[in-house]
Amino acid sequence: GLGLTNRKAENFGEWYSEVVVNGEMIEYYDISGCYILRPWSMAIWEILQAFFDPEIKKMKIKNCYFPVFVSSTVLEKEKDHIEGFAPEVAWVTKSGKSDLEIPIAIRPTSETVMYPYYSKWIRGHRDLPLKLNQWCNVVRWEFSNPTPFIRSREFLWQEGHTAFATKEEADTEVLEILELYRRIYEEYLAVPVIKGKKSELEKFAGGLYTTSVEAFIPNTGRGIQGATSHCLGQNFAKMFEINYENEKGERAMVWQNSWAYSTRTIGVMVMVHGDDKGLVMPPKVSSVQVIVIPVPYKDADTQGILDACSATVDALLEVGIRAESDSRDNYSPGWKYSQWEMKGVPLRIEIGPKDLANKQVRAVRRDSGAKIDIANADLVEEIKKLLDNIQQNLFDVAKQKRDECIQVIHTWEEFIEALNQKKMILAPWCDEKEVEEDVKARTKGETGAAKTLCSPFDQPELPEGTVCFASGKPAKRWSYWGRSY
Ligand SMILES: O=C1CCCN[C@@H]1CCCn1cnc2cc(F)c(F)cc2c1=O
Ligand SMILES: [Mg+2]
Repeated sequence: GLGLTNRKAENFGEWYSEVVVNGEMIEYYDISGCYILRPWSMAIWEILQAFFDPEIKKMKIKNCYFPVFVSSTVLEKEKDHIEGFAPEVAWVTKSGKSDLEIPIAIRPTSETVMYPYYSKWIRGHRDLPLKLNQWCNVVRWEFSNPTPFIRSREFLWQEGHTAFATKEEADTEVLEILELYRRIYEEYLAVPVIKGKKSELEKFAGGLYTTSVEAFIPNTGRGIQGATSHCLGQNFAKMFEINYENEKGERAMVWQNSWAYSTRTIGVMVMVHGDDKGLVMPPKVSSVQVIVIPVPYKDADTQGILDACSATVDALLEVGIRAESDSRDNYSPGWKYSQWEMKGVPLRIEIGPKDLANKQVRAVRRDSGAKIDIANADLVEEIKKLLDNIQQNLFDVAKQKRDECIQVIHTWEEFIEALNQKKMILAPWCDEKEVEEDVKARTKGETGAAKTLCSPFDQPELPEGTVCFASGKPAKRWSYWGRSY
């Protein structure tokens, strides 16, 4: 029968796997760590892309497409760049029965694919800024527990790769892109995130600095990196000789950024909003926003009810609301209610004989379960308001829950206590790499070590004399800490 066998609060991992499958987002695949994205989740990816792509086009960023294959000579051009990542690289070693001369890697990210051509294309200052993006898949043969959307061996993302004449231009773009990522989470997925800077230990080692939007999953007490925007400095320009003749005729290296969000966004949304009846879809990203269900009663005017359903759908489609009717005659209304609740459709409209007679419909909210009778004359306006209200309510509830998980601490004892209470910890920190390494070592356990999530741009007051919770040295900044995905 329908319904979940796992409860979100009891066994989160199993609940999550069940919800993404029963909600028809994911089908498990016969290769571990790989998943089928079914239309219900692919539609979310397309809606996010339909927001993000025009926004980067406004920033004069152009889409392109580079090959998925990277020769080993190119990939391993810079030992230190990928040494830590080598185990994750997937290789093509044969074609048919014969071995390939040179093994070919499948891109885990595209710096080494793209930058030799940046070096070729960027000659003079008029070639700058060069701003490209690609929508593609990447492969990383991860070994830690694979999780649909959150950690898979292949995923979809966009990767932006830009090159500028000055650091100022690069710094500005890093934050413009980060704001788009915040909007993806907060305005579309209704998930609150924190903007901040990654620590030296957690940043992209090949870059100069990393910024990110950090989400938090209250049920597991784990932070999760939502998206990332790096300033690469001139590190890759040096590695790949991406330089140009500047306006003074001197040889100068470019300043670069790279930034990405991926299908991980969908998993975060499911984890934050889902409940024990299944998915809960924010209206803005739901491919069906309103499902209209006929509730025939014995010999009552069934055709009249079906006509009212299609009229209701048409009126909503007319104003751009994504509505469908479920007039299948082989399922009961009750069965349909639970199916569409499992898929998380934000609003259900029921039309029975009484509704028909009263020229009204009954709307039921997925987020609160509230039932609202709406006169046909007010249908479009009321449904628009309800959808906006559901979108806002999902964000407000998620933000309130996330804020309840935030714990400000000052001492090691308080830190450990908060960690055990699955909190997102805000602590004064000396910002020394060795100290972060020490905290990781001291908190290692079966549920994973604590690490910095980010140092928020929005810094609370740091009174003179405040000391680091872990080292006792003078604190330099506030940082969020926690276990993470
Ligand atoms: O995170 C981004 C934004 C989009 C472009 N790339 C950057 C940095 C990616 C960091 N990274 C992340 N994972 C990797 C996995 C690998 F197998 C590998 F060879 C390299 C990498 C790797 O460089
Ligand atoms: Mg990784």
